[in-house]
Amino acid sequence: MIRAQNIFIVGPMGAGKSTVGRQLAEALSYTFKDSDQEIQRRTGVDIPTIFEFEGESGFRARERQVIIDLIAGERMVLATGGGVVLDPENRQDLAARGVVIYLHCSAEQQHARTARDRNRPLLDTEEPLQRLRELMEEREPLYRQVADMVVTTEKRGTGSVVKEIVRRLEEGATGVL
Ligand SMILES: Nc1ncnc2c1ncn2[C@@H]1O[C@H](COP(=O)(O)OP(=O)(O)O)[C@@H](O)[C@H]1O
Ligand SMILES: O=C(O)C1=C[C@@H](OP(=O)(O)O)[C@@H](O)[C@H](O)C1
Ligand SMILES: [Mg+2]
Repeated sequence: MIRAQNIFIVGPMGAGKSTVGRQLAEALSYTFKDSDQEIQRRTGVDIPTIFEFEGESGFRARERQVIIDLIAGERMVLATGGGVVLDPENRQDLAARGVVIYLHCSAEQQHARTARDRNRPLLDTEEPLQRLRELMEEREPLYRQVADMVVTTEKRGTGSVVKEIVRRLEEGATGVL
């Protein structure tokens, strides 16, 4: 029996949270939400513009509010942004309201997948790969702290990642399916 649960996807930029999250929702017939999409919908501007006018702290405040509003849902796959775990209240809420899946991959793989995209202001630097490594060092323990399941997306397609997640949910390790 499928319980009324939520699935929250965390992990670094380029791990594939938004892409895998959408496909996973489709596979489970769950609603799909993406916190960055929701922030952009609410403000009517893109993420770089929010960072430009309100700084990272302004963005984090908006992200926090979106998490508060969205976690009340049911049967939802929520793809979060890579920095969601920085806020202890976000970590607490995600852990309490659903199954948290950490999509993991190397900084090199994150870099390869984000290099052509100008939509991530934290990577708008001379040394994006170095920045990704630093962010991973800071955040990896936080991803692991909240995760019920860790899945690698290193050198594999999204279809294979989604299949593994569905199989592991069905195996009952998390109690979702
Ligand atoms: N497993 C994968 N294999 C190849 N490309 C991927 C994979 N997962 C995501 N991508 C691509 O990498 C980019 C970043 O993916 P995205 O889902 O936006 O990551 P995130 O939301 O974690 O930052 C997108 O262009 C996406 O199509
Ligand atoms: O790692 C981060 O702090 C961020 C990740 C981005 O989302 P993705 O992880 O989906 O790229 C987006 O929320 C914002 O640019 C900040
Ligand atoms: Mg995303």
